[in-house]
Amino acid sequence: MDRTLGGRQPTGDSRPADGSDDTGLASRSRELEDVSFGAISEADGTCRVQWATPEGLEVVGRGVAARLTARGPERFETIRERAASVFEGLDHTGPDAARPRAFGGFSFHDGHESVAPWTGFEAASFVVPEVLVSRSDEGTWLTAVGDDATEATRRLEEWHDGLLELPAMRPSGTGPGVASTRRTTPLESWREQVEQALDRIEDGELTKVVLAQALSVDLEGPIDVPATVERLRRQYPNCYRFLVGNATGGTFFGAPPERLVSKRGDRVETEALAGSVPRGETPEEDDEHAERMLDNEKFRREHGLVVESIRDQLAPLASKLTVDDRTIRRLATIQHLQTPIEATLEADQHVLELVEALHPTPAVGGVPPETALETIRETESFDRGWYAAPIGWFDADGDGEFAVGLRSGVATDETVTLFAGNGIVADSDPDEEWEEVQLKFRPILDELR
Ligand SMILES: C=C(O[C@@H]1C=C(C(=O)O)C=C[C@H]1O)C(=O)O
Repeated sequence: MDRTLGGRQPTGDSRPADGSDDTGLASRSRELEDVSFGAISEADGTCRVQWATPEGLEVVGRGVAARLTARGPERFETIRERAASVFEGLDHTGPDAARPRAFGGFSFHDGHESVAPWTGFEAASFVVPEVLVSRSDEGTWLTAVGDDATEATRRLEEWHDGLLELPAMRPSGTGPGVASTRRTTPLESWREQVEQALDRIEDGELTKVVLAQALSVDLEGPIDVPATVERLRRQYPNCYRFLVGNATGGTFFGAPPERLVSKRGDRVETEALAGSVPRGETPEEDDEHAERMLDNEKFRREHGLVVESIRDQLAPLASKLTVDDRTIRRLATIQHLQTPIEATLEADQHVLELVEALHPTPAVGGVPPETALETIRETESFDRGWYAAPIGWFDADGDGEFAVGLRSGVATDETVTLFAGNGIVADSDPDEEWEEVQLKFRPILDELR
């Protein structure tokens, strides 16, 4: 099933501003016996990315064959234009599953600055790794990317030999231990923030806003992020898992339950995920919590706003749009309301155009969007960075998949900063919202202990 990926034609002059010529990548693939993704991610070398979906695709990437960065509100479009030039004329020999992809993400806000803990994270940054290992129902494949076929082939053989040296299994170990934690938003401040948001809601300026908190965790030892991500897989098998390392040693990672969008050809899948209650101690208690959410007017409204907004964004682009029934999404530590949404695109679109149209959904921003974003910027005393923003990949054809960067943290050696938030609507109770936010710290926090 060999195929050659044809790159899209760039729209206008899309050469990188630095004048470099990134065109003409070549990639070569070969099938592998199973390997340890953790060991590849751990192995010495530059820049690593890891991506796994609930459906079973897992990819780990090392090195940089091409890097794309951008800033500001135009960052989605800029990345798309630069990608067109990077992927133009791509010569790929290998199965579809092993094709080169660009991995990375965007900042939540347009005006992102790369300051601590987000040092090294640009407002938009993607890499096409030099080496990719992908595991899917098409098998496990090694792909090497280079400036031409000779380089790709040489790199493929080098890495193939190198992989044989790595351990086939790597223990995922235990957490590094938590020495201390610091909150950006103690309970008293949180109550004030939520009350202020409720005032705006009562004034009619705002219908919903998602407010978040950060929790900075000092560890007892250095964190092994690939091992942490591996442990997250066991607790949250039906979530995404990602890890994006930057050049200065920082790593953003997490296990988000929420798909922002996936696009293959003209098929688009997304979802509304909003509304949170705890898991119960018994199956009965679990159901009671879930039913409270299904029956409650506040939860219905809060969730409905997300469905409506996604529908409004996609409808003009779609020849068909299906909003499925609302269901309960049960995770190890929390339950959510979920509505799957599918669309068939009317015309060809790049997945980044869909990302731009959808981000931020009111599951992480609010309604109306501009007032909600302004409220978030004015209220939150920390930098969202890449938290709650699109994280994922796209390929030469403009297909790809993005999760919402939730249940996540940014790690630098012995500190991890975690982020979690919750939707505030009329009738929200600050103390209940506080409890729900604490549940959302748990996926990562539990793995650090
Ligand atoms: C904001 C977060 O989660 C989002 C907000 C939710 C809510 O308000 O109930 C539920 C799921 C996510 O869409 C987070 O995990 O930090």
